[in-house]
Amino acid sequence: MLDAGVGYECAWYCYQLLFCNPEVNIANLPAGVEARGFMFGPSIALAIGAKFVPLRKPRKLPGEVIAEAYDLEYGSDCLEMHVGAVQPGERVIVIDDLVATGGTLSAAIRLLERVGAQVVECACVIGLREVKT
Ligand SMILES: O=P(O)(O)OC[C@H]1O[C@H](OP(=O)(O)OP(=O)(O)O)[C@H](O)[C@@H]1O
Ligand SMILES: Nc1ncnc2[nH]cnc12
Repeated sequence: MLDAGVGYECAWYCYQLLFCNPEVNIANLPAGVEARGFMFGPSIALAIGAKFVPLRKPRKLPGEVIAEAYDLEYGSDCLEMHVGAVQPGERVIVIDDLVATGGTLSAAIRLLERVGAQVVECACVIGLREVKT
């Protein structure tokens, strides 16, 4: 998705789609999945006056991290989050561009719940119904 670039109208549509999700209103912390979750998450953070938590691919974050491995359609990967990025009880919305098997989102949820966060919603622009899980 978005590999060929994205126009203003498309970007605005995606933002509305994510931001008009009523669950955004009960979340106080957006967490975005690298890489394309970073295109949407920071806008939502700005809009609700929150910090943005990046969930990154391995060996990208400079500080101490916790990690969760997961399987995809075409291999396996791992997400990392800085220790202390999220406090217990914070209400998190996880943001990514696309859900296929759901492996990435599941790993993101596990990571956040390990530090006591409450994941209240996941928001993605595209769901691939044809992908077998
Ligand atoms: O539902 P799933 O089967 O887990 O797949 C969805 C994930 O796959 C894509 O990222 P990808 O892992 O290809 O990494 P990229 O950000 O480097 O493109 C996409 O941006 C999601 O994060
Ligand atoms: N089937 C798929 N098509 C495009 N992007 C993807 N990311 C993960 N699975 C994908």
